[in-house]
Amino acid sequence: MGFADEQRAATARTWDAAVGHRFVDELWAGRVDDAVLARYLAQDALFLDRFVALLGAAVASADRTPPRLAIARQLGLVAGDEDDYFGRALTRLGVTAPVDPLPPTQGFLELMDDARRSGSYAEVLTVLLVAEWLYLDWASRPEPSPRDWLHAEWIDLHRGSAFRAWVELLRAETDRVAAGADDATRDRMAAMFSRAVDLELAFFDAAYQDQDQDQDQDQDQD
Ligand SMILES: Cc1ncc(CO)c(N)n1
Repeated sequence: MGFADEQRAATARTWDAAVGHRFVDELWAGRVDDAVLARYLAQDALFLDRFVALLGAAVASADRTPPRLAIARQLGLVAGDEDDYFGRALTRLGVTAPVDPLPPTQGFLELMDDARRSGSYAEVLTVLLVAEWLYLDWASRPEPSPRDWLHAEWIDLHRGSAFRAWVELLRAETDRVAAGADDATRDRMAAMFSRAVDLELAFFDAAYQDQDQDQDQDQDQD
């Protein structure tokens, strides 16, 4: 078993909870509440900005030309097609102003900053791998697509043969780099992997935590 599969197995409980999350069920069924999707996508827009920076760090730190070019091509898709989806989705959902990061988003921004600033291809790859592989996993259900483009396109951005090949490249690169790394680097990679999986689950949970509710209740008591 390679490093990636080992880490995936070690985090299976949390990984599977994220992949089987209520948000994913509702998205596939086309029944996710607009307020939930708006909260999720507004947070993910913050995630996306730092994710593009992290992809840039991977382009810069890759030790071989073929993966550097593959990562650069994917960076173009995220900054292109995916950003286009965000523009249309947030407009339709009425999210006009940027939001403050909720705790799981803040955690992700810090994790991505840590990986990027380390300048270590091994650490950068590990965070990219979890983000993309876990999304491929939930987006590859053998179910009919939801009818609304708002739901269907968010699934389609994370499945299909090209996206699968991209995740395969990240996995092969992570395994290759881990195999050649010293113990301390491998330990840091393992810690980042599990931190990222925890954050993915918390990120879905946060979409259901209505931030205004506590405030409303306080006001009701006045
Ligand atoms: C939180 C989160 N994780 C992963 C992805 C896909 O890389 C995403 N768009 N958002």
